[in-house]
Amino acid sequence: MENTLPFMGYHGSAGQEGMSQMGLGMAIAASMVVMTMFQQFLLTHLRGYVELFLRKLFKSLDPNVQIRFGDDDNGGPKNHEAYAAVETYLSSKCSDQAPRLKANSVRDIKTPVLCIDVGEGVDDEFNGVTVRWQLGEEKEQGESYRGSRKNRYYTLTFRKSNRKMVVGEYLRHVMEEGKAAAASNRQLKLYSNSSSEHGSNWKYIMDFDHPAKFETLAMEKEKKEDIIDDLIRFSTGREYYRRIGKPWKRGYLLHGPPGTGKSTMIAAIANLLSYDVYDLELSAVLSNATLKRLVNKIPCNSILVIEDIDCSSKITHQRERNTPNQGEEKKEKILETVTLSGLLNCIDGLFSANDGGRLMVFTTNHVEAIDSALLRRGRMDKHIEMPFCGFEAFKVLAKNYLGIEEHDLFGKIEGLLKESSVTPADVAENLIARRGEGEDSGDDCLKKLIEVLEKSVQQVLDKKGEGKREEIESDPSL
Ligand SMILES: Nc1ncnc2c1ncn2[C@@H]1O[C@H](COP(=O)(O)OP(=O)(O)OP(=O)(O)O)[C@@H](O)[C@H]1O
Ligand SMILES: [Mg+2]
Repeated sequence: MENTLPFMGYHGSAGQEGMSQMGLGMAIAASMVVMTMFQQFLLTHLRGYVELFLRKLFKSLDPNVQIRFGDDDNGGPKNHEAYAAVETYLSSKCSDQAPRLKANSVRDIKTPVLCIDVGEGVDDEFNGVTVRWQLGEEKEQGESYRGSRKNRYYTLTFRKSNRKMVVGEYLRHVMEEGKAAAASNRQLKLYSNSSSEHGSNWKYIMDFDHPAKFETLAMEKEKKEDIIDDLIRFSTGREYYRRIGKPWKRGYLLHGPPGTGKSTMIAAIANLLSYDVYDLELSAVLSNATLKRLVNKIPCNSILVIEDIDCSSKITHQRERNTPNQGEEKKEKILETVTLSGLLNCIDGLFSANDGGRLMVFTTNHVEAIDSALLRRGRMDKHIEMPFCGFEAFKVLAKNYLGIEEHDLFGKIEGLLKESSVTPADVAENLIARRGEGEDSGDDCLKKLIEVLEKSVQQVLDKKGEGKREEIESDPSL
């Protein structure tokens, strides 16, 4: 023990010095650790603050504002809608500015959408303000089962001083123009219920590529302009219909003899508004309930067409059903009807949503045979008479078919058209020149037409004469 103590004592004094040195070392080491931690802290936390501060400082000095339009899935379909509208809007701008362009094929769009390449930009001017659009690309965060994906985005850059105008008016203009351009470039489709079982479902029939246009439709100029005006006001009337609290729908009735252009006008309307056509075959529908379901399935921005409404508004279907009766199979006849009231209900309760316009077009050869309940405004808002061919309509056809705007025979034709009852279809048929050997000239076609008109005038006179004779014969006082 004794030995141990001096030994320990000896070692004790030398150990004290060593201990103090050790303490110093430890203190230095600890301070170094603290310093390193502090440095780390500064680097990680403070650097963040410094960076943020600097970014804010630069931002406040930066005279520009940027808005990003991404095509990422996370933003949902609305995000994609805005991105697509921007892309279509820029398609026309970039074709004459960008050195490199990409052509994107988009589903249901007839011609490819041109867009700038990643990293490229395009300038646009609106109300005297210049803005710049740039296309960027970034890797999507995280890996999915499809591997890493790249998301594209457009960045809109503009001066801070123009913020109000750009965020308000300009972006509205971009969205509207982009959507309108996409709509007018859309491949139209024709649907019908006629080929589905019991007419109960809409079926895609074909792409709707009818060439009819209002410019080539034979009709008085003023009347045509009034119809176009009405259609445009309807199709752009979202706010108006919302304001007056009415569903965004409009009914047209086209009436007139066969061959006066009713079906042709429906095609011209579809092309003008870029609406799909839903051709409802009423005679194929077995019940009012089915009719209602069909009508309610029609999407916005489409036309519901019911042709020959006079023939199809009172239809009775008979079908046989097997019903077990005391062990025997007994045939029972069931009468199902699509009634006028069913149709009226459909029209009235129809299209309550305001997400887009729906147009209904009815046609008939016998307007006098249609129930007045169906004719009233609100159901059929605009009645358009498609008459026999007048001189103005003839001039449109002569220009379309023969490329003739003036001719010596026009005067004679004008007089004959006043007295005859020929349809634009009859006139068109006579203006189609025979091709090949012995090809018809414009003169030949007009002469051929004059013969047809003279015959028609004679028929009209004969009919009038017959009428008069019948009148005289049936009048006992004469
Ligand atoms: N107003 C018109 N303008 C231009 N072409 C017309 C006009 N009317 C008729 N036609 C020509 O006549 C053809 C028949 O016309 P359309 O099928 O549109 O007549 P419709 O009134 O629908 O007849 P229906 O009552 O028999 O159904 C068309 O393909 C078109 O070439
Ligand atoms: Mg027709």
